[in-house]
Amino acid sequence: MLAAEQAVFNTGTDRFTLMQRAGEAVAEFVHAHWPDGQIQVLCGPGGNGGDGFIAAAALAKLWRKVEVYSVLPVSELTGDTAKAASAWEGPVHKLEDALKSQPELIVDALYGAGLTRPLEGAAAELAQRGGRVISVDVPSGIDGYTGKPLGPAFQAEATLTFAALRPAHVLLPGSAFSGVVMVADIGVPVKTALAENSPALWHSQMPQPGFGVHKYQRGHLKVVSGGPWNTGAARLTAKAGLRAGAGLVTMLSPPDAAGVHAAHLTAIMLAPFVTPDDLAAYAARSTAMVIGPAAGVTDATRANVEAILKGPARVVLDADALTAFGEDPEVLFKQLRPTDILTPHEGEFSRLFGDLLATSDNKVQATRAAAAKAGCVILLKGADTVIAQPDGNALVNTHATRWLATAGSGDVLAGIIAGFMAQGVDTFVAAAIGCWLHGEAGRRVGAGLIAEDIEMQLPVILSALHGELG
Ligand SMILES: NC(=O)C1=CN([C@@H]2O[C@H](COP(=O)(O)OP(=O)(O)OC[C@H]3O[C@@H](n4cnc5c(N)ncnc54)[C@H](O)[C@@H]3O)[C@@H](O)[C@H]2O)[C@@H](O)CC1
Ligand SMILES: [K+]
Repeated sequence: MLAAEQAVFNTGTDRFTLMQRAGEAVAEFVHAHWPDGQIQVLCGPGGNGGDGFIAAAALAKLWRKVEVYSVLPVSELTGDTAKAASAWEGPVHKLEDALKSQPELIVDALYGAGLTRPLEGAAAELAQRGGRVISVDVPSGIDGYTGKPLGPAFQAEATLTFAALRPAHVLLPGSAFSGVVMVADIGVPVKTALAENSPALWHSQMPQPGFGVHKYQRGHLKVVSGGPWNTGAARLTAKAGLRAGAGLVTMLSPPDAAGVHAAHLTAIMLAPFVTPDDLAAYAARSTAMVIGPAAGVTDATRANVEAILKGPARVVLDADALTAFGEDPEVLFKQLRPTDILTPHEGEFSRLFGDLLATSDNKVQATRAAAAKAGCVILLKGADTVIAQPDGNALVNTHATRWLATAGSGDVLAGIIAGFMAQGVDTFVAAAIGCWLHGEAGRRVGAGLIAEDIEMQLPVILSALHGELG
C-alpha cells in the first residue's frame, strides 16, 4: 500500500509541470507565513532542488530578497532541474558559501524523496547550523518513507509537502524534524493516502442520540474484570466506555472480586462470571466487549477470549488478552473478525507479531501488515499511534501528549473505543475517535495527569465536538 504513497507522482501530468506547481506552492507558502526577511534557498541536484529554483524565482517576483545556493554548478544540472534552474535569473552560489552568512529564513530544497545516504560536507554543516528553516517536501537528511534521520538533518520550522503526507511527516522522529506540515495540492490524485487523525475525518460519524432515545438504543458494553487484586484496570475501561456514550455498561466480575467492584461502581452494573460459557452467554447479549485490562496472562484468559469471540459482540482485545496468546498467536488470529480490534503497545505487538516492527520500513507498514495477518483492526500505541485495517487503510494519531504515558492510560483508551463500538460506530472509526479524544483529554490535563482524569475530560470535549458549547 505504501507503494501507492511513493508512486503518488506516477500520473499522466508531466514532471516539469508538477515541479513548477510545487515550487510556486513553496513560494506562496513562504511569502504568506514569513512575509519579511532575506531568504537563502538551498538547492539540491534533483527534483527537490528543482522545486527550490522555481520557488526562488517566484519569491523574487514577489520582491523578496533571495539568494540561491546549489549543490551542483548550474552547468552540471540535468533534465527538469536544469530547466527549473533556468527560471532563476540571479547568481547561483556554491552551497558552502551559504555558511558565510546567517539569513533570516532558509528554504531547504536539498533532498526530498530521493535521499539515499547521509548528508555530507556543506549540506551536513548547514543542517546543523540552525536558523529558521522551511523544508520542501521532507527536511533534508530525513528518509521520507521511514521517518528516520540518515545522519545530520534539517530541523524545520515548517515543511511543505505535495499531494499527500508521507510517513516521515507523522511518524517519530521525522515528524519532530518536520515542524508544522502543510500539504499543497499540485493536481495529483491520491488513492491510498496516509491520513493524520483529526475530527474532520470522523466528525460526521459520531453517534448523535436523537430526541426520545433510550439507553437500550445506545448499545450495551461489557467489560471483563480480573481477580480481586486486579480490578482497577477494568473499572477505568468501563467508566471510559460509559462516558463515550454506551447506553449500558456491565462489569463482568469473578465472584470473589465482586465486593471490590461493588464498593466503587454506581452507574456501571455488576454481574458475575465463573466459566468461559458464562462469558459466551453475556457476549450473546451485548454490542461490544473488552477483555484484557488486568485479566491475567493465564489459560483461563485465553479460554475466556475464545468464548467471547464466538458471540456477536465486537471485541476490543487489550493487554493480558494479547499476551495470553504470545506463545500461539495464530490460534487467536484464526478467531478474530474484521470488526474486532487489538490495541497493543510495542511490547505486546512484538509478542504477537515477532520482529515485524523491526523488519518493516516504518510503523505504518508494520501495523498494516499486522492487521492483514490478524484479520482485524490493529491500533499500535505510542507517541505516534498507528491504526490500520486489514485492507491497508491506515492513519496516524499525533494528537497526544507525553503525560499520557502513565499507568491505566491504555485501559481508558480501550474503554473509549469500545464505548463507540457499542453504539454501532465502525471499529476503525471508533479507534480513530477514541485515540483523538484520549489525546485531547491528555493535552487538556497536562502535567500531573493520572488515568482517572482522562474520562473526566470527556463530557466537555464531546460537548464541544457536538457543538453544544458554541
Ligand atoms: N516526482 C515528481 O513528479 C515530483 C517531485 N517533486 C520533488 O522532487 C523530489 C524528488 O526528486 P528526486 O527523485 O530527484 O530526488 P531528490 O531531489 O531528493 O534527490 C536527488 C538526488 O540526490 C542524490 N542524493 C541523495 N541523497 C544524497 C546525499 N545525502 N548527498 C548527496 N546526494 C544525494 C540522489 O542520487 C538523487 O538522485 C521530491 O522530494 C519533490 O520535492 C516535485 O517537484 C513534485 C513532482
Ligand atoms: K528538503
